[in-house]
Amino acid sequence: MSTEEDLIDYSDEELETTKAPAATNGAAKKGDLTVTGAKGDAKAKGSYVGIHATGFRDFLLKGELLRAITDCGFEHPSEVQQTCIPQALLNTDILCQAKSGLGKTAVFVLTTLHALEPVPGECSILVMCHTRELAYQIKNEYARFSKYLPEVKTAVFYGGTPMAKDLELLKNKEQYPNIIVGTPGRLNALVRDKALSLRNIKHFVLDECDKMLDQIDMRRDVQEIFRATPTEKQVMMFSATLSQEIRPICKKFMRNPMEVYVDDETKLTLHGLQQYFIKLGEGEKNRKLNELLDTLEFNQVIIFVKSTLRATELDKLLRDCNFPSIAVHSGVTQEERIKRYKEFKEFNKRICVATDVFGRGIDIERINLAINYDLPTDADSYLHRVGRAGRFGTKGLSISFVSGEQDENVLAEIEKRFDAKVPQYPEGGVDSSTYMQA
Ligand SMILES: Nc1ncnc2c1ncn2[C@@H]1O[C@H](COP(=O)(O)OP(=O)(O)OP(=O)(O)O)[C@@H](O)[C@H]1O
Repeated sequence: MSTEEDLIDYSDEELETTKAPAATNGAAKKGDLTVTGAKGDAKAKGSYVGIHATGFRDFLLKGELLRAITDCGFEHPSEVQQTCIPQALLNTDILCQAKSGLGKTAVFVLTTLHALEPVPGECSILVMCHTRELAYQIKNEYARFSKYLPEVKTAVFYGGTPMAKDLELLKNKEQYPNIIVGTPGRLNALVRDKALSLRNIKHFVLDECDKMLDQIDMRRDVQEIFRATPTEKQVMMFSATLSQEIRPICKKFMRNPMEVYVDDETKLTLHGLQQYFIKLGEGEKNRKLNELLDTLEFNQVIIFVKSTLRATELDKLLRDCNFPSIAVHSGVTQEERIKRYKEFKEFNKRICVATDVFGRGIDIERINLAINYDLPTDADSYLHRVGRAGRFGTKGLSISFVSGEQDENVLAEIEKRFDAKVPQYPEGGVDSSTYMQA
């Protein structure tokens, strides 16, 4: 058996897999989303298709959660929330694809908090994602929504920090988390060391699941962690991108899941986001970037580069030119990375140069400009990156530098995949009112 097969081959007792119903066969359309499966199949389908929730109240969530939702300024559930929250509350497994920035996080945060009956010293919710900053961000989302549930304890565990701190926290029964968010490497180390017991887990969530299961190392950790959890539990997975190849792998972890896909890939592009490219030579990038930052209006900008070295150098160059820039990549210490993430999130810095560590999931409300200084090597990464601008239906602008044949091929792939035209950036620039919120 190949290593690949070995990694995804669970015994039947452990996992009951289901075949994906064809999108046209028994699938229900809900706006941009195609929904199939779920417990009780046809009946369940009818029930969620028939739900026309207009407010969070219709989900009959705990009063404490509704108060927090109001405090967060959420008025209406987004399409993905309307589709998934009722089923998630029924404890159904969920495999969900929905566009960037439309509120997938709140689906699992709200529904797991609703189900949680915290027992001191027991962890029943486990959420994993692929980067440390995203884990930190999700932990803060739990904090935001559980503010009126003071007995709920949440912790975040990820690598690059002293493990002794995690061990100390886990030894303390008073502080023991009911909810754990983390990255798979550190979590697996804690489980292997028997510092963390997952035998009370009732909800198992993977955010950016395609990324997590695509990389063999990470998938191995996820699987080991999964094996340490009880068979009876709810499994939920989310991403803006779920290729046909990754879907069956995700479903190996699930039992009769409700599947929600954006099957028409053209619908993955964000309506409020204007996308352009600029063709130029490698040596012209710095001058062009300077010019754009000088002339364009923006609230916050994220600039993606392909390596830590390039991030460090570009950040230095921008700061030498007096731009309020910050760099986030794996070449800085973890403590410093989180500090910089906070500085950017809290609007103390307006320009962030980042590698793909910030390419997915990171939610910074004021980013309305995303620049690909280096174009990514695939269309999925592009989609996630530009999705950092124009969150939750707001307006945004993305500009991608295209330098050389490889970039041209990637751009062609992006246009084909999403059936979208990414035009050349206009000579005279773009009217700021078209990408800035009024
Ligand atoms: N119903 C809502 N009303 C208003 N704002 C919302 C609502 N749901 C989510 N948001 C906000 O929208 C933003 C994007 O949400 P979130 O980060 O969950 O998106 P996502 O679908 O996970 O995106 P990505 O695929 O990029 O990770 C967040 O700032 C969140 O607080």
